[in-house]
Amino acid sequence: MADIIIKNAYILTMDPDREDIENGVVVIEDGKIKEIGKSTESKADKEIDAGGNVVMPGLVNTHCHAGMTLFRGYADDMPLQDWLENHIWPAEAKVSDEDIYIGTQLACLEMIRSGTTAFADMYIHMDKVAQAVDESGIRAALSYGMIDFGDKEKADVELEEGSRFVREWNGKADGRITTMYGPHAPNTCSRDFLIRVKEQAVKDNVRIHIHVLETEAELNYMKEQFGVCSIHFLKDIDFWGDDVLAAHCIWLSDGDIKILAEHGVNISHNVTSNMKLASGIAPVAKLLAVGANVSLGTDGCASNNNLDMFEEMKTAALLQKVSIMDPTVLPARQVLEMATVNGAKALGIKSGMIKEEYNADLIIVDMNKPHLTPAYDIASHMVYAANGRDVKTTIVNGKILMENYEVRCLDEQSIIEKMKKTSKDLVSRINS
Ligand SMILES: C[C@H]1O[C@@H](n2cnc3c(O)ncnc32)[C@H](O)[C@@H]1O
Ligand SMILES: [Zn+2]
Repeated sequence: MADIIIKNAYILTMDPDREDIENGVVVIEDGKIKEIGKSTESKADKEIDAGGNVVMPGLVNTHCHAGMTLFRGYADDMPLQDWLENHIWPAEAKVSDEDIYIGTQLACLEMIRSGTTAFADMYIHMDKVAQAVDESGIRAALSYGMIDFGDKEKADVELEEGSRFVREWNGKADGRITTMYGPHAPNTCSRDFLIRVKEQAVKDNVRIHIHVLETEAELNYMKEQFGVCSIHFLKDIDFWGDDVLAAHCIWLSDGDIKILAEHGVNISHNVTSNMKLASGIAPVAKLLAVGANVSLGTDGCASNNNLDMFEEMKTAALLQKVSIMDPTVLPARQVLEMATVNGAKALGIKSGMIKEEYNADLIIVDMNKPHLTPAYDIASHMVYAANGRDVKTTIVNGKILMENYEVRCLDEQSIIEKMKKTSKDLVSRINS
């Protein structure tokens, strides 16, 4: 007996070896996709009639700071350095475990509602992040954000905390939680620290999540300090590999692009955050053209200001087209691949496709909407016309987290009320 059968579905498989299936079925058992096709002999405890709607892999958000829902709209309209150093970091110094817990609960709720089934996170108070992820039912690759600023003692403390978190949480929540090391960036972490992080990550057999070349200021700083840009700097210490997830990657030369592709580095393109902080335009079309694995991420809610991966897909496509004045780059199918297949590859999880033996991480998108009518090309609609509020049902690891717009795993109203109260308390703490 299977657990769930979804019938009457338009299956957007995202599997390069399998075309979309109209009027198809998906059979789910033990957290995995057991069968897909036109029909099935299987029986299940639960049947979902998709009513002709789209069933597709859940979206994978490859760069987030989930707890930063706390700071949604808190410090807008300023450049990265001012934003981080004068607003975000002083505020983060005042947050408690409980603040991060509620912030992450709200992020999980927002992601489940808008069709994200897995995300990569780098933040602080990570035990509370992991607890919220565990309870919500979503999948995540979590890392503690480490910064040493060249201070040897701080480096020891940060690496110890990063390692403790990696060991304690890897594989928890029925395997939904994996862990990574999270050195913040090449201009906030020392050379020696980055070397130690890489060695430890290899030893622990986990991945690394880092910000790279987000600003021109970072590029200039690295050239002044080390005579090379961040990409060459990290190449020289043997940091690069397919175990690395590099966020932003905006200020790249053609040579840098080659290095990232040759080393199989996973890149997270964070288009909305890059636009809002006016950090720059990442050379995504060039990266894809040389075979780099480029995925999509929202970044935190203080620089986006939401976690809607549908918005991220559309914005990524449009910005790239206009920035190089070529409407043929980043066509809809490729953007969908970035948000699903490439994202899953970046996190090292067997998700991102509707395919036998893959994780049952999938969503149903409600097509019975004015802005999705008529529907000539489903992939086009998912990128250019749909938004997160069109997601009707979200399933992760074979468990239904939202059905017919009703979130089951989290108490939505209580989380919203708690965040309203928390944000007021937090502002008075920050100002005191
Ligand atoms: C983990 C730390 O990273 C900080 N952060 C959040 N967004 C960004 C960004 O776009 N660039 C660099 N650092 C960022 C976050 O506030 C944590 O302190
Ligand atoms: Zn970030």
